[in-house]
Amino acid sequence: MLDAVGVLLVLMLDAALSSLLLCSLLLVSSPYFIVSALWALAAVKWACLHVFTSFVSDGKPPAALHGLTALLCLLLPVCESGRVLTGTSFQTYSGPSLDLGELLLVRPACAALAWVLWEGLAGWAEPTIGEQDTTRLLTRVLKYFKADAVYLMAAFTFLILGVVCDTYVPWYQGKVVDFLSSRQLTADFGVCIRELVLVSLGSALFSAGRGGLFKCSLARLNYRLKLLLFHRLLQQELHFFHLNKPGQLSARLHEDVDKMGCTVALNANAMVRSVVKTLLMLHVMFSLSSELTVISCSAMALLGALQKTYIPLHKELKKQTQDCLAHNKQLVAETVGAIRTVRSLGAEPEELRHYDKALQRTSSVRRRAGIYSTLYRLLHQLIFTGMKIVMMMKARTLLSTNQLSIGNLLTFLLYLKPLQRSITEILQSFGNTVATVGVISKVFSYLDRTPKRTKDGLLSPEELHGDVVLRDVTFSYPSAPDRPAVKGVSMRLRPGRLTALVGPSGSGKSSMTLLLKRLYEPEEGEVLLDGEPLHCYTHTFLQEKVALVSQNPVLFSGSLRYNVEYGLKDVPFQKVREAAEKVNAHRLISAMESGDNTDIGERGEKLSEGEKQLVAVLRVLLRDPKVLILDEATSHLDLNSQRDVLREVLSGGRTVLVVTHQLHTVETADHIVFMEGGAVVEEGTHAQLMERRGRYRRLKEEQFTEP
Ligand SMILES: Nc1ncnc2c1ncn2[C@@H]1O[C@H](COP(=O)(O)OP(=O)(O)OP(=O)(O)O)[C@@H](O)[C@H]1O
Repeated sequence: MLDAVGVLLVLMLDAALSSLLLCSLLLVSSPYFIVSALWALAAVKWACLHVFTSFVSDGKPPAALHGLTALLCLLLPVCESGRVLTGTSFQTYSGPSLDLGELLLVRPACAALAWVLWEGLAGWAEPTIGEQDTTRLLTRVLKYFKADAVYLMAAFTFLILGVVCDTYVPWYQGKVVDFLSSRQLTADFGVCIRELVLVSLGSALFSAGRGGLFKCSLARLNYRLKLLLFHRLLQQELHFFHLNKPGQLSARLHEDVDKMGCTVALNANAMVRSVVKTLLMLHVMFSLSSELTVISCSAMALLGALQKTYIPLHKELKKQTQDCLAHNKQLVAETVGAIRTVRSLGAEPEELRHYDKALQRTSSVRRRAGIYSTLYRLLHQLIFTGMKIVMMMKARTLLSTNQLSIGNLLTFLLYLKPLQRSITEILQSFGNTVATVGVISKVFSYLDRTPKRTKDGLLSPEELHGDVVLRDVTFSYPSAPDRPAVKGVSMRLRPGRLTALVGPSGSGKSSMTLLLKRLYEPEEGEVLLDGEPLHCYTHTFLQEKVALVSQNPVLFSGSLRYNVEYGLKDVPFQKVREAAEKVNAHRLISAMESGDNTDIGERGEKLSEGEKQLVAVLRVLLRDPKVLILDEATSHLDLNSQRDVLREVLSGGRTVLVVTHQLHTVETADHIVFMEGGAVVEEGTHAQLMERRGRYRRLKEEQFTEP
């Protein structure tokens, strides 16, 4: 209600102010003064209307009233400036025209232009917080291009030159047509042809140069950013990797970094090119015919508005389609991958139902996308055809009054399609840039992330005994902060001795091994190595001297030897063979000796579980660690191999901790630590614990497997 009354009041006030101000124009005679006065009067009028709208709406005028006041104020100066700038009626210009055609055709077009101008100005004047963020992020992306500044400068120079040449091709083509239609092939015709060839060549050369340079700098940026991001990711604490799934991180590293580079190298490139080209084309078109330009501009504004509405809708539906397709793919992969389970549980009809539902969702999204696309094309075509009809009618008048030549009309028509393409490109590149802001901020959030772990120290002693002490260690996983996995544990691992860590599932044994390897850090208490906290040692030293082998070791695709020597440089094969002989890995030795470079498959799928464990043990033994932790690392080996491995790992006075459920290992251990509920409940030798008749003895039957 307030809006309707407000609009009415504003219109009445505008009419009063306009008549008053226009009367004062009668005192001015020069065209320049008239136009300047129109702009000045528009400013005065805008101030009055602004105060008035604020007054009638209690200081909070609705956005629609802002638009209306802007339109009312800018309409006349924009329209009259256009008339004066075209120069056709400059000499005779004596102020605003009352011509009916102009009032019905030109004024509405100028109204649309004035509104667009106001929206642009208002948007510039008051950037929102989101826009400030966008600007900051985009500026930061630009900083990453610093190393390629020369390439980029050259690329942008080529871009401008290419656009200028490109814009003038139709201009010269029109001139050639004019020469041909006049049938007077004078020397000027030759000059004109030469210039046409020159601009065409320039356009081709500069465009090719621009494309190459942008692609080159984009490739360099991608390389730098990916390396930097991967480096940052590798530094993060383990919890970060629990929170962010591998697929997510990989997508960030590859797709998102690519998109980020494209923002500058492709979107900015397209944006600058299209803006320059649009301005140049408008300039040329205006000089050919101001009337036809105004008609095409109004149609373009309508097409722009249509596209602005359709593009986000189209993108959203495209994203939904892609999500649906990815989901369908995953569904099929999961079902086929687990076909044994699906068949044995008779779940085929259930899986078929799931897939049917997923397919229906996909086709519904596609149907909607199809309807919107058809509607968009229809409206687009209608606007374009309407514009052509109005233009042709106007062109007939202009041709009959000799205000326009055939060549100029042809040139004008040649500019129409590129103009429309340029405007579409501006909207698209703007939309793409805004769409990538989310992606960019995510990439930056990873680049800026400081790992939540104590900084590595500088200790790297020549000699290490391997005396490990845990003092009142408490630890909970960041994802379950209220449920400590290890509670106030104190124990000592002595050099040359085998300590067995036993207990029921979920008692905190593996968590202890992760703390000893410093993959996590205790919340309370400390882990000391030769009297110094683990974080005081350098990262490399600690990784060399303290080794962990888990029950399901991770192997990489590649040859057997590659996996055994993983992370080591130039290991003599003799050393590998000796280590393998000691742990009875004869099959592995012969495979490596025969130069068998066959891939062991993804995650070593072509090896048996026992062979995988042997590779993992060998890999660690080659590093000759001082402290060795085996977390059920030999559970898949036969008894003899298990004994061989234990004998070998204990040689050389190593400190060894084994997490095990095997009775024979427990019986040979020098010391046994029995854990339950994250705490140490009993400790001693096997004989001592059996004598005590405590939890260990009671649970022995359930806990340990006989050989
Ligand atoms: N990544 C994790 N996030 C949250 N909680 C975890 C995580 N890993 C383990 N836990 C929890 O910590 C507790 C101790 O787990 P841990 O793996 O150390 O037990 P475990 O004694 O090694 O068991 P098992 O013998 O079955 O390997 C369990 O309650 C487990 O649910």
